[in-house]
Amino acid sequence: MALWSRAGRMGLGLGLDGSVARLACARGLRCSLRQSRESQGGDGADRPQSSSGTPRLPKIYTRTGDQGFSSTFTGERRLKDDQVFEALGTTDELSSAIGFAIEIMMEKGHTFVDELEKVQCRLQDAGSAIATPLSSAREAHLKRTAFSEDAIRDLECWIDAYTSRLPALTAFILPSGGKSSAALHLCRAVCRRAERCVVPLVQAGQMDANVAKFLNRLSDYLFTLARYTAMKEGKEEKIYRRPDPQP
Ligand SMILES: Nc1ncnc2c1ncn2[C@@H]1O[C@H](COP(=O)(O)OP(=O)(O)OP(=O)(O)O)[C@@H](O)[C@H]1O
Repeated sequence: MALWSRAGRMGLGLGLDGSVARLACARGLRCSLRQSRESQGGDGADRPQSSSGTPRLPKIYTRTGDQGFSSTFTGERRLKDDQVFEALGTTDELSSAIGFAIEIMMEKGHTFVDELEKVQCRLQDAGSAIATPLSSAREAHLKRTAFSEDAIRDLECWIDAYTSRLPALTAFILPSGGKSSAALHLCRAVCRRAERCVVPLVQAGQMDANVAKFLNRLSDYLFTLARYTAMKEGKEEKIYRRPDPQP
């Protein structure tokens, strides 16, 4: 049960009531998630308590990860360089990059940041699935961390809508097109790395293939949105040019 709380502290989408917690949640929220879980009678192995029995203010750290091991949602202790944590960390990085892009885009008043916030929530769900290796998952774990195909369908719908408003692509474009667009290209590149981390887990039968499909579609969405954002802002997208032939 400690694992579940630990996944919560990491900000995975494993809220006590199954609700989504923010991936890049504030430390305070991480604490409150933990406090809330503890108050519901979870494993108290890492629960701080004073000698008088009065609960102390919860802390973000337990020091249990200091030896380089951490926990999956299913209760396994694994080295932190395990593929599961690599994938988990990369989806976290992706959500953080998207959060940064959102902040830049909000300065420009873009309305489609709502979609990006939904994507961040789905990445939280992806993190929950990643933290739940199928080999050690019980039915209850699977029920809680199933990754919905709806998230993939949403992305496809958004991609099609933006594509229909964009001029056809006739050349390779470089990550460019203003700050918002460039930030989205950076997110796209992180997304592709997250996909590379997740694919081996899917191939090994350790996780739901929908997460890999979601990341694959998400990089297309981020690419399309980057182009659309550049167009909306009237910023030029730089195109790839071959080097001039040597004389
Ligand atoms: N370096 C990491 N990269 C990606 N995921 C991690 C990493 N370390 C831990 N996790 C995941 O995030 C969850 C919460 O992280 P947390 O930092 O609390 O773990 P810890 O390092 O094991 O513990 P502590 O920080 O209390 O010593 C863990 O249960 C694990 O699933």
